[in-house]
Amino acid sequence: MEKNAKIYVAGHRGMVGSAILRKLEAEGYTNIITRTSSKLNLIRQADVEAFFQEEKPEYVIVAAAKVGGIMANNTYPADFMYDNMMIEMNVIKNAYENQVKKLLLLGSSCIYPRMAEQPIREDSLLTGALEQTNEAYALAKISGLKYCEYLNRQHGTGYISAMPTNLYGPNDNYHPQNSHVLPALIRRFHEAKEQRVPEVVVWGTGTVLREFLYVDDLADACLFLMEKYSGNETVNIGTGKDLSIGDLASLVKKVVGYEGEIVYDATKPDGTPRKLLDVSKLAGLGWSYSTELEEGITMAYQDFLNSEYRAER
Ligand SMILES: NC(=O)C1=CN([C@@H]2O[C@H](COP(=O)(O)OP(=O)(O)OC[C@H]3O[C@@H](n4cnc5c(N)ncnc54)[C@H](OP(=O)(O)O)[C@@H]3O)[C@@H](O)[C@H]2O)C=CC1
Ligand SMILES: C[C@H]1O[C@H](OP(=O)(O)OP(=O)(O)OC[C@H]2O[C@@H](n3cnc4c(=O)[nH]c(N)nc43)[C@H](O)[C@@H]2O)[C@@H](O)[C@@H](O)C1=O
Repeated sequence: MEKNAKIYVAGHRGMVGSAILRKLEAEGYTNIITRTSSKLNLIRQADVEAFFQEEKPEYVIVAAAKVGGIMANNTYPADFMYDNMMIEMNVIKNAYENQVKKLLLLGSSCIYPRMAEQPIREDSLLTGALEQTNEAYALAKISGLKYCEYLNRQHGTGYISAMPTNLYGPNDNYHPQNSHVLPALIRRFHEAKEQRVPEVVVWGTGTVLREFLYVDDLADACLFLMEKYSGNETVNIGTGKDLSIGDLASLVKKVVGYEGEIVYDATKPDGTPRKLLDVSKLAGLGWSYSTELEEGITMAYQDFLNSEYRAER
């Protein structure tokens, strides 16, 4: 991408989109276009058509999506499927119709089968049943990545997709129920410390395993892929390391400086037992992460303290 190329970052106010924007600006890109959802609701087909015809971006990064943690995905599956399917189809279709040179669609590691062999390789896609708590979201994301692949096949476009592991960092969503585990625990441990609460509840059994990537590393990987990758198969983005939710809770407790007890609420869903990405494809292209988990959580906690609660968005 030339430094003055017109780049549309969809979802630029979100955690991922804002990190991509920071990275593009830091790298000297000067012609970035953005729209908030209130200005341009990407679910509305006619509005998306008009936007692309007017702006004619050359490159598109799709970080707009309806996003949430295990509880939000499990509670609002119809919304997760509809919003994400519509956003993806509208943006990708109009990118093609308006000769966008390259597009990157962000998906998620939850697209892979629940019981995929670990670490999860890209070619395990569609080889088994999905995790029930996020099936709707996963089906929408799979449709988006397949649509990119079909456009490439049918029309010779160069549209790619990336599947990040669980992300965290500045500008995260700290909603107590709808967020992901890391921001939820940062907030819960912080509030328990402030209010001198003796126990903090962690959902599920604490035994399931997850992998976490700091969002600025993800943004770096996205730009790397825009420059270096073309191909139909998706690309995993992660660290290649995971830990149990119990160990994660202990780490957040330490960073926040909470001194009480951790208790588990096994009535809450655990979700998939393990979701460790095989990142050898991306490593083979020459990229690896740089932020270790404790360092990343420390920076994320600082962001939380600076921003106070960005509760519901
Ligand atoms: N967070 C995570 O752990 C992970 C995220 N990802 C992927 O990264 C991408 C971004 O996630 P993340 O940044 O965390 O999510 P956020 O919820 O932080 O941001 C999503 C952004 O999407 C925009 N958006 C939502 N609905 C619409 C709409 N109808 N029209 C226009 N814009 C809309 C919002 O814009 P506005 O602010 O203007 O309303 C919002 O800023 C997603 O595709 C997600 O699947 C992948 C793996 C893990
Ligand atoms: C990124 C990814 O995010 C979701 O999948 P998930 O990996 O299950 O993400 P999660 O962060 O919500 O939970 C991880 C684990 O942590 C446990 N857990 C403990 N205590 C809290 C807690 O307080 N909040 C949350 N959310 N989880 C908690 C929780 O029970 C689970 O075992 C998908 O919807 C999926 O669509 C997706 O893409």
